[in-house]
Amino acid sequence: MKDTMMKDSLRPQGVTLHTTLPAAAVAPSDTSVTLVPDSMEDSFFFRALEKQGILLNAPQIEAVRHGEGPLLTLAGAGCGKTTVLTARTGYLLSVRQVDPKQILLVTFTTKAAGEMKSRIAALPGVNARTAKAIEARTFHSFGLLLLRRYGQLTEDIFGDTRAQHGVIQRLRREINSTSTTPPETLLAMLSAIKLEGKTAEDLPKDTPEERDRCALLCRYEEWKRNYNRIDFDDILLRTEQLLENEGLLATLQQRFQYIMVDEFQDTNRLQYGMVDKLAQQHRNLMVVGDDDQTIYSFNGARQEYILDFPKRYPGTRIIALDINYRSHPQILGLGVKLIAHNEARHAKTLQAGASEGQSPRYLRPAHADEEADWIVQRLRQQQDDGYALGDIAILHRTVSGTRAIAERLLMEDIPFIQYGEAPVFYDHSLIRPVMDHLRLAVNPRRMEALPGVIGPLYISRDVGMDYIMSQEQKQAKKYPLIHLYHWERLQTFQRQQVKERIVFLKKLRELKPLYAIREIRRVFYDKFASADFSGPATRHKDTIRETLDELESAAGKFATVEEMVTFADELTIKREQMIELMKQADPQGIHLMTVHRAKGLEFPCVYLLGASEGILPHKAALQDEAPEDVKAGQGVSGPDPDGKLMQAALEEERRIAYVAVTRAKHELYVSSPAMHHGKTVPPSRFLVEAFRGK
Ligand SMILES: Nc1ncnc2c1ncn2[C@@H]1O[C@H](COP(=O)(O)OP(=O)(O)OP(=O)(O)O)[C@@H](O)[C@H]1O
Repeated sequence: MKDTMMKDSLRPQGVTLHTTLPAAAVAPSDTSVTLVPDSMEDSFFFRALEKQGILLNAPQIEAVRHGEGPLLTLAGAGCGKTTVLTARTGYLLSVRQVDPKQILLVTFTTKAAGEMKSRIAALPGVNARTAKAIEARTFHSFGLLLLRRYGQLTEDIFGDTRAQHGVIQRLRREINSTSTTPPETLLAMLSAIKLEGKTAEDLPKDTPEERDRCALLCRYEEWKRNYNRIDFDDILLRTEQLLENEGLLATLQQRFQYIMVDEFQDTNRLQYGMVDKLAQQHRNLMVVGDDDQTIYSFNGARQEYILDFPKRYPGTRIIALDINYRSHPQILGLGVKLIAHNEARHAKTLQAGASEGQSPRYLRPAHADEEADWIVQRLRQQQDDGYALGDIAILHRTVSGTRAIAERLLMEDIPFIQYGEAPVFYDHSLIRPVMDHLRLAVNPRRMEALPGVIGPLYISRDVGMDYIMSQEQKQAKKYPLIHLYHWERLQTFQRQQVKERIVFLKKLRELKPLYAIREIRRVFYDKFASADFSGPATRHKDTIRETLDELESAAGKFATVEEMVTFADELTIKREQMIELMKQADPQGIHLMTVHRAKGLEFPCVYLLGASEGILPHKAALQDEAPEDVKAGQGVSGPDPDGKLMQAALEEERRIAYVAVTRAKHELYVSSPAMHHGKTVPPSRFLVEAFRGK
């Protein structure tokens, strides 16, 4: 591997050399060891925790000891919210002798709910059976549990976004809808109105376009009913209705005497409503959260719920946790200074529990490929130094941001675990149809690539493939696609398209890959995905465009289409081999994930990729006008009033950056590529601002 000359530095580009490095103050170190003497009745619990290395500080102890009544635990990143929540559960069980069946713990992801359970099981005085008796669930899974146990749930869950979009498009044709609103905007509108407690029929109907949208979404809701499907919003709505049964509600209130909610800053109206109802009588509701970590507002999360909790629950005890035990003062300092630039937040002064450590390092690679080269080189050194790969996370803002790094990791045989999307960029669902065109251009008989070309012809993939394969049995063709031309089921225009497609595939082969991709985008890809599209933006369109732009960036390094296809195929094989190897030998892998997925997690070493303007903050937050689906999700139509949505979008991006840097314990590398999709981009404003102070 070539030795990259790029050097990391102590300040991002644009910050002068004499600027002081951000660093948080180091906290005093009073802990349960001195705060809870042996003479106290509950000291046995704290002694046992201490043996496990959990030395709680004064406000943490206060929260753990909290008995009855509402409690709001507000805390900064890494200040022990989850630790306190699990320790309080342990305290209720072993000191207050509460029946585990009376405890309900709610959080946002299945992973977090599982982790909470295992952390509780490891606490003093808690055995596996007790831990199992506690309900620790996500809101949706708790809703489903209630619906299955006390309601009538016969439907299947319909949660796949692509499938939802497909149904919307089909229904649009079916009812001859003239609405041009993209599916993602329609679904965001539907979700927003349902979260308000209304239905599709309540959507505005003042203009022909609005009436059309309303008709389409009502038809969509009807389709779900007819096909026995419910989506995630429906689960919460149905639970809300179920809880209107006063007898049942009283039973559940009696059953769940202690309710605790983690990541409370991310609750939406229905989720909040669920726990609020259950806690109405006893008011034993403990919520923990950090308003600086609200990064799911597109799902209806509202910071106001955490900010206004004491108004809803008068007499709320408020405990602030302000000592961060996760990160070194230098890493925490960056997070603290960065987030201070947000307006909509509770001001906090976080201190570091850990002593001095290494300052974050900043990189300014020319582009994502150089960024990946540098990181891989550094990873090699870390491996030599005995670093476990499982202790390292590579975080990125968007899914397309992993293309270069995943490629390098695969080429260098460095094991990694990728969360969410297809492991190889070229196999990504949005990219696949383009790659399949290239594959067929190189080898027209690549049968597995044919479906990717059939879909955009408006022919059912499965039926089309069955037809081609049956005809191939009779007579194999150099271009198997040609069979469709002779298929009597197709209309004349479709047959014509088949012919044109074959001519097109032949032409592609002769082009440089970059131009071949541009041609595919120009000619075939949905018009909103092309680079020059200028209609209303939505996040979904942005993602498609961004992903295809990334493919163009990747294509620049290949001389021929064949070379690019061979490389992509090689990566797929390598990834399969790596997954197989990891299954057999169980070697630890680096965690490669979006910042959203890293929420609530921590790693000794974090690499944050793409900390440049347009990536983080994402360019969707830098436009003059908020994307259509974001507006719809916030229940806003027409122009963004006073640019408030854009301001809110930018603050959410800053929170994403804050969540990213505060995942790191000991080492943090922040990289700001200078070029992104052919444009020069400065380092993220969030970094530069952090050095300026506020
Ligand atoms: N009193 C303490 N003494 C030592 N370590 C602690 C203490 N409290 C928490 N920790 C450790 O600090 C780290 C962060 O704690 P935890 O994950 O509970 O924080 P959090 O507030 O939920 O974080 P975030 O919201 O950023 O995900 C963990 O490694 C935890 O074990």
